[in-house]
Amino acid sequence: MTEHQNVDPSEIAKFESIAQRWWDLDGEFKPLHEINPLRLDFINNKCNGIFDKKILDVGCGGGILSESMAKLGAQVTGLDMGAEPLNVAKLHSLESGIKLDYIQSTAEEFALQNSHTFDVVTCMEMLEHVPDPASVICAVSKLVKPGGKVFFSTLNKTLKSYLFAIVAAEKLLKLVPNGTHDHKKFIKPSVLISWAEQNGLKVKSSAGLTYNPISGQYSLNQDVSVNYILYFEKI
Ligand SMILES: C[S@@+](CC[C@H](N)C(=O)[O-])C[C@H]1O[C@@H](n2cnc3c(N)ncnc32)[C@H](O)[C@@H]1O
Repeated sequence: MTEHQNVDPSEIAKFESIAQRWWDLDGEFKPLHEINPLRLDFINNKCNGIFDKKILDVGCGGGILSESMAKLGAQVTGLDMGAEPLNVAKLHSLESGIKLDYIQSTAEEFALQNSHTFDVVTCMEMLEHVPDPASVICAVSKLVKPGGKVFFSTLNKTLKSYLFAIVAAEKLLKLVPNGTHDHKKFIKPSVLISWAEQNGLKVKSSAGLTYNPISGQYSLNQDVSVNYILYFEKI
């Protein structure tokens, strides 16, 4: 890893250390498994179906979203900087018999050779783990074709997101490991939109992903105060 890369080695190490449990439905990645059908539906609807679309999944981890998109017939490439999450993703796709490619790279490096290549780029729950999220957004904008679609999801910087995503999810309910998130790295939708628009991405719609601690269920709605998805089109 060279110094100028937009990578936080301690973040990569955090995901490497628990990668073996990526597909354990009751493990540390349970929230990602539970939100996956909701975000997959959102992406599929906004794209009028993803069958045969060329999709890049930036920060794909163990492949929960990547594999589910490939299952719907998309031609998916997953990118991550963690070797272990990628090994787990590759093994899981072999077990499932689903064909997709996994590559160890940053979005910035990959954009040097693959500009305007993808119909759709997804980047979910990753921006809050990099030193310079605006640089990832700039690279994503280079990777998508003109007229193509881009989806980012991350955590909003609000008092409620501190209480839900850190105090409740990490400390009280232990839904994710302690230290998974740093509130300073959460991003307001207005800030993400302004970075995206500076890079030729026009915002089309948003959705909130909320957790109900009583029912233990996630839902997709208009409440973007904790976790949200933004959908853009490349001008
Ligand atoms: C919370 S996981 C999200 C996984 C997946 N996107 C999902 O939502 O199911 C964040 C992932 O981002 C990866 N990551 C962190 N920094 C990265 C970087 N600079 N380039 C590529 N991947 C990165 C980590 O290795 C980890 O797998």
